Amino acid sequence: MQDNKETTAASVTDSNMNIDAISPPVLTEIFDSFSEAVVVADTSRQIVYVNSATESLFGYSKDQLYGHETKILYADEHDFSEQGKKRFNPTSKISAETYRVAYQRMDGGMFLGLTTGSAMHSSEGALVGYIGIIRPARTSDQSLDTLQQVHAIASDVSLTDTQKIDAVLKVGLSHFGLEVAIQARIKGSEYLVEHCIDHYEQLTPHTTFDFSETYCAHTFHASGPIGFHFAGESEIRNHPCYRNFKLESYIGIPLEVDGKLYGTISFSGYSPTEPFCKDDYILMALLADTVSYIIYRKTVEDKLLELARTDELTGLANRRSTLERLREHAKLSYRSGGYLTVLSIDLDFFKKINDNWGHSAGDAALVGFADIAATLGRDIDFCGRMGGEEFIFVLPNTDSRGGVNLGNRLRERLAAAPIKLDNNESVTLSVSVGVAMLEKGESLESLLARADEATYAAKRGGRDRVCISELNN
Ligand SMILES: Nc1nc2c(ncn2[C@@H]2O[C@H](COP(=O)(O)OP(=O)(O)OP(=O)(O)O)[C@@H](O)[C@H]2O)c(=O)[nH]1
Repeated sequence: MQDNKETTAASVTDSNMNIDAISPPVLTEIFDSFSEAVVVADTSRQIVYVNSATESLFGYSKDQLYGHETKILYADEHDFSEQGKKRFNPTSKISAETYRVAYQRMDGGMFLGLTTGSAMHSSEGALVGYIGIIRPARTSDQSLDTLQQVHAIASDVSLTDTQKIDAVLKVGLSHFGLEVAIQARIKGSEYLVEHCIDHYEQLTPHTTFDFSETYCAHTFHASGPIGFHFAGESEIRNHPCYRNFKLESYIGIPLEVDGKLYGTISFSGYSPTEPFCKDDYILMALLADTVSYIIYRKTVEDKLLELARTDELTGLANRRSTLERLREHAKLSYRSGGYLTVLSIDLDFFKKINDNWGHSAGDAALVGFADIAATLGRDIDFCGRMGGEEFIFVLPNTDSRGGVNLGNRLRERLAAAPIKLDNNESVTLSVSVGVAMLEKGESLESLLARADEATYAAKRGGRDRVCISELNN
């Protein structure tokens, strides 16, 4: 995180500088990375320095401003002369003060600016010039505009959920004129950054923090938005969040998804800002509602997708998803030349279970088989149900010998652990297994057909056994 920057005009006055010492190169070094516009004028109020943020905010280039009176920036000449009487004159005793005034951009557009302005004095106390630090102030019009933007984002069907959340954070960030926006998930003591925008590009999604040391520790259990416009002068100045991150301005709100506390969204900056007002808190509530809804919808979609991929009875991957995953592994294998082995598994005499004890006993046997199969193999291996009492095991980076081993381990486990049926009977399952390893240039259809043929061979050979398929057999 960024070190705290002293942005008050008073700190400039304190540093005993005179107007010669604050030549544009020196000022550029100090102020060019500021996100606020910084304007320095000499004693006759002629501009001698502006930073890059001034160029972006007002639309003028530095050269177009240097040598002009600061009047060029004001929307109303009257304000220019009033400010001259109040603070930008040799007799003014005001050191640094924050006020709102209307400014005008080069293209004629006007905006309300929150300005911290003061006179600058040499170490001998002589007036050497004036400095103004300007950021756009928030207005009701702006809140309305922000709301319209959020609405447009939420209803834009071309955006993914991630793009929508990022866009909402961006809009909020620019509304508050701050530097860091975060949508976080909070689980126990972990604060996980799910989405973020950082003006300084230091923070990235997936970063975690100790929740108790974040600003959101004040927000997560709050009943609504919480704001600190000048943290260093607030009750949180001794909290680890302020010590660790030195963010002066912060506004955050808890996120509830499907009626449960989920995390927070927050906007923060390294400089103090104008006090947050009722409009800001209302806007935060609407931003939170929008983001919560996006997360909720994504969660539901993810669940539906999971359901569409899962076999309802056994909880294993269903046929479609098994084939999809197998196809992915085959692509990797084609590319890397790594092994890929498939086991085609068929339960033996399964019809008898249905015939003897009914369909629900058959179902219980299938579930019992799946529970055993799911515990076999490495993390990367997986078992899917292809239909009925047919399953396949996919073993990436494994040759056919490894496949035979797994098939025999499965047989041993089934033999050693009779499956309890729901009628208090138990049944010992056996399986016929066909093993086939993907050969160079072989299609998936051919691989699966060979595995099936090997299974039939196992059936023909007396069941409860593993047969291996060789391509040229
Ligand atoms: N309970 C239950 N039975 C199923 C399900 N899907 C398929 N079956 C039954 O599984 C049985 C498969 O029978 P067969 O193809 O003759 O195979 P088998 O009895 O295992 O005999 P072999 O494969 O030759 O050892 C049929 O009775 C199907 O109705 C299911 O989801 N639940």
